[in-house]
Amino acid sequence: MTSEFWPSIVNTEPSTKAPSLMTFPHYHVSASPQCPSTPFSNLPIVNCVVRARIPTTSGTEIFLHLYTNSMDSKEHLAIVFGANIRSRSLDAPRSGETEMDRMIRGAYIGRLFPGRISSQIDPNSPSPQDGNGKAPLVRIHSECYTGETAWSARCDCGEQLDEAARLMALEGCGVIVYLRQEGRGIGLGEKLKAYNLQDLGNDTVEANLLLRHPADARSYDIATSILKDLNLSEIRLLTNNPSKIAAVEGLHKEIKVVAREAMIPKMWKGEKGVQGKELGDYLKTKIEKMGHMLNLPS
Ligand SMILES: Nc1nc2c(ncn2[C@@H]2O[C@H](COP(=O)(O)OP(=O)(O)OP(=O)(O)O)[C@@H](O)[C@H]2O)c(=O)[nH]1
Repeated sequence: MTSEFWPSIVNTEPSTKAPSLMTFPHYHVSASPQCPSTPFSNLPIVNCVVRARIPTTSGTEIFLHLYTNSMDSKEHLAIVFGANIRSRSLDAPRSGETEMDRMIRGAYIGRLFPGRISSQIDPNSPSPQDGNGKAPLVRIHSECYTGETAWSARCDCGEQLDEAARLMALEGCGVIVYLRQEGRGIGLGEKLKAYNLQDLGNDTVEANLLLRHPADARSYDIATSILKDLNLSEIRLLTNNPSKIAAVEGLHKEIKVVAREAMIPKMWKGEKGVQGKELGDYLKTKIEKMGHMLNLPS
């Protein structure tokens, strides 16, 4: 993720002075049974197993939440901007755990600092920022090794991830749900075969179908459950994909998309961004065959 242009929202230094880990007192917290996060629907149950603060290269701090779930064995993620968005499954007390256990798995309030002994009280923490009154920005992002790590200009996935992060950093609030469904759910190996079929003259949809995969094999149930776990019921969704909006809202409208924010490719806005013939073909197919809510530049 390139992020030189994200604004810096949080930049506070932790205080120091610590008893050593060896002498750390283990306070026990009371345990209560953990509620399934989705009691009225068939959505998967998700569990945030660990959360950690990540200072980023832009200066913005994010909180990375790692989830397990009842549907698959992948480690899906929520990248959280802002201190007000908290995971219910992470914060729920666990049987027999100590205050140290809670801090190690990230279930603390405020900031960690050497010598901190309670997950609950942190008088040195800055108070959480007030929201801006709007529903939080959310991006549901599907993994794209080629676009995010291997500098591919066949798609704009890396650019979209950066742009979502930039907007959320600006607002000081937001969530990128990062789903491990590479290649629209067909996996990296199959996506690479699809690229070869594209070089042989097929578009992205045809290439998937020739490989006997659906045009789009993704599901957003886990994203819906993660957003519920993060206590979000109304969101502004960053997407051009109509199926994504319907899917993330869930069968019982567990999440309400109160606004859609378009993701316009940077080069179409006259900015420096990913470009090339392959990207042009990829976007054209999204618009013409997958109903994406974007207008091709004239
Ligand atoms: N099968 C296949 N997958 C691709 C191709 N290009 C990109 N992808 C995958 O498409 C996914 C990215 O889709 P998203 O960024 O969620 O975009 P979207 O659903 O098209 O809609 P937006 O929210 O509008 O961006 C990632 O999993 C990529 O790996 C391709 O040519 N073939």
